[in-house]
Amino acid sequence: MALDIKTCGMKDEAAIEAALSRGASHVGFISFPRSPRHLEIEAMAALRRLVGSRALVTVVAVDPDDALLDKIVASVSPDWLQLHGHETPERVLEVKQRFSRPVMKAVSIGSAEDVGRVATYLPVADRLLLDAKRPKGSALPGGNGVSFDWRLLDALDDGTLYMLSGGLDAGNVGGALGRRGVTGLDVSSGLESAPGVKDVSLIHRFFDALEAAGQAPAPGKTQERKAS
Ligand SMILES: O=C(O)c1ccccc1N[C@@H]1O[C@H](COP(=O)(O)O)[C@@H](O)[C@H]1O
Repeated sequence: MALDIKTCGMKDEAAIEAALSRGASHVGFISFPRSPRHLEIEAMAALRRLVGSRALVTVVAVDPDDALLDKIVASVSPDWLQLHGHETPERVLEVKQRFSRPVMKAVSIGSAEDVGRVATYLPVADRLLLDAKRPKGSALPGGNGVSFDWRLLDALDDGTLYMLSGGLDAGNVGGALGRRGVTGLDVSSGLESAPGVKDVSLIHRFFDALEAAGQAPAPGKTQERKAS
C-alpha cells in the first residue's frame, strides 16, 4: 500500500500545487506564532480553499486552547487537527469530542522512555505522528529538520501504526520506507531552501526519491481517511 505523504508548513500556492501534483495526501498548515511557517487564520482559510478536497488539510497547533481551536475549525474547516505540544491523552480525547475532527497526536521520540509513552495515546488519537525531540535551544517543538534514531521504534508493540516525521528529505526518505508500522511520512524542512521557505524543486526531488524507492503516491488518493 502506498504511504500517506503529508507536506507540512505549507504557505504558498506554488508549493501546494507542486505537492498536490505529486500526490501529497495531506497538506499541513502551522498555527504557532514562533514558527517561520506560522499562518494567520485568514491566510490559512484561503489556502484551505485552494486545496479543496484534493488532499486532507491538517492544522498543526501546540497546546492550543479551545478558543484558538474554535477559530481554526470555524474558519479553516480542517480535515484533521494535529496536536504538537504536551497535550495529555485526556486532552486529545476532549479535543476530538469537542471539535468533531480526527486528531493526530505528535509524540517526540528521543529515548526508550518516550517510545513507552506512545501506547498511552493509542486509545484516543486517530493517528500517531512520531517526531524528533526539540533540539536544545530551539523555539520549535517540531519543524526543526532533525531526525531521531528510528531503531528506537523497534520496541513498539507489533501492530502500532504511525506517521513518521523529523528531518525527512530526499536523501534519507528511502531509509524510512518499509519500516514496520509506518503508514505515512510527514516532511517540512526537507522541502525548504530556508526556514519557512518551501522550494518547488526540493518538493519534486522529495517525490522523485520516493518514486525511485518504489513509492509512487497516487495524486488525489488518500490511503487512510480516518484512523491510523
Ligand atoms: O514546522 C513547524 O514550524 C512546527 C511548529 C510547531 C509544531 C510543529 C511543527 N512542525 C511539525 O514537525 C514536523 C517535522 O518537521 P521537519 O520535517 O523535521 O522540519 C512537521 O512536518 C510538522 O508536522
